[in-house]
Amino acid sequence: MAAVPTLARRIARSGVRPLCRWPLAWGRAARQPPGLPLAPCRAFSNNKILVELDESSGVAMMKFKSPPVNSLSLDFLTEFCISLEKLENDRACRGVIFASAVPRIFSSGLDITEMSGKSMEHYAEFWRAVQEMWLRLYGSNMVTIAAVNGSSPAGGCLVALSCDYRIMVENPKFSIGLNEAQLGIVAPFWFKDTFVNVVGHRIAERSLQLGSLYPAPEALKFGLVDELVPEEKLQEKAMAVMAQWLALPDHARQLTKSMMRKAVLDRLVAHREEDVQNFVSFISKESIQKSLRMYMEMLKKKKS
Ligand SMILES: CC/C=C\C/C=C\CCCC/C=C/C(=O)SCCNC(=O)CCNC(=O)[C@H](O)C(C)(C)COP(=O)(O)OP(=O)(O)OC[C@H]1O[C@@H](n2cnc3c(N)ncnc32)[C@H](O)[C@@H]1OP(=O)(O)O
Repeated sequence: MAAVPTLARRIARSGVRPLCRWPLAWGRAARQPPGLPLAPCRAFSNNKILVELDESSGVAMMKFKSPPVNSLSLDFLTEFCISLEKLENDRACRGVIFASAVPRIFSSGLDITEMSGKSMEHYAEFWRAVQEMWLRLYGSNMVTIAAVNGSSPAGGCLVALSCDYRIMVENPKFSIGLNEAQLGIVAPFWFKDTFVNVVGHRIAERSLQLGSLYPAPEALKFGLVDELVPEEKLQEKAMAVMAQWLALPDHARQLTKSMMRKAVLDRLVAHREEDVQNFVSFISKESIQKSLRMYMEMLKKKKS
């Protein structure tokens, strides 16, 4: 199988549409003192992601808007990488807050339909996109905060784990965790490494083997999320935490972050193609395909 970096081509082909210069997402207008002109703000969107950068604070809001469940499809991952790269290269941006525009769901994780009934070439392209998303997010120089306003299983949890800080809505109906084992699949070593770096080895080992999903209050108890807030306070809290992190000099914070994460990032970079081949051979096994089909059927049945 050829090791073609097709995500790079997809990124080049894909357009990022500029929005208006004075967007209203996240209630900027409401925060602005009356009589003053709005602080400079830039926004852009694509089909699945909305971004608003407030130039005065250096903080961007990235909202996932891929209903019904913000699953991480190939298109979503491509658009995510494009948006993150734009912000990373923008000197006006120092921090990003990630949240969902879909009620009750932060992200349902990797799109299972991308891993089921497709060709080996497709699995390889999809997995490179998943790797790319994680390398960019975990390795970001910006301060990254996950404002987890809904359930966040598996790949959705990975997105949150890859950020510098996690704030979750206190609703016990919202759950988070790496539940891959419940689907009959296995979280790869770099999901595991990211998880271990947040919660420690013992909790990660038990949670991964059991494929545990934790209601928000449980997740707080062992540090899977850093704090809980009522839904209406989430934005305010995320902004306050961001301000705290941005009060430090960028170079000191960035070098420290890189020191803490480098070994884990380097491990995937060094074994990237091998990891793609492992994924493709694992996911294309008939027994694994059968597990995924059964899981999708179970999701559908749960509705009826
Ligand atoms: C040796 C190892 C080597 C290499 C590695 C090998 C393997 C690789 C491992 C890959 C790692 C995988 C990571 C993942 O992220 S897998 C995805 C895990 N996700 C889940 O388990 C979540 C499943 N979804 C849910 O639990 C619920 O949908 C959710 C999110 C709680 C929302 O519930 P609700 O609001 O009731 O909505 P519905 O369940 O009715 O869902 C609506 C609609 O969306 C479809 N859907 C849900 N989740 C996904 C998904 N992840 N991918 C694709 N589609 C999804 C669902 O089926 C419904 O569809 P419908 O057509 O019926 O409307």
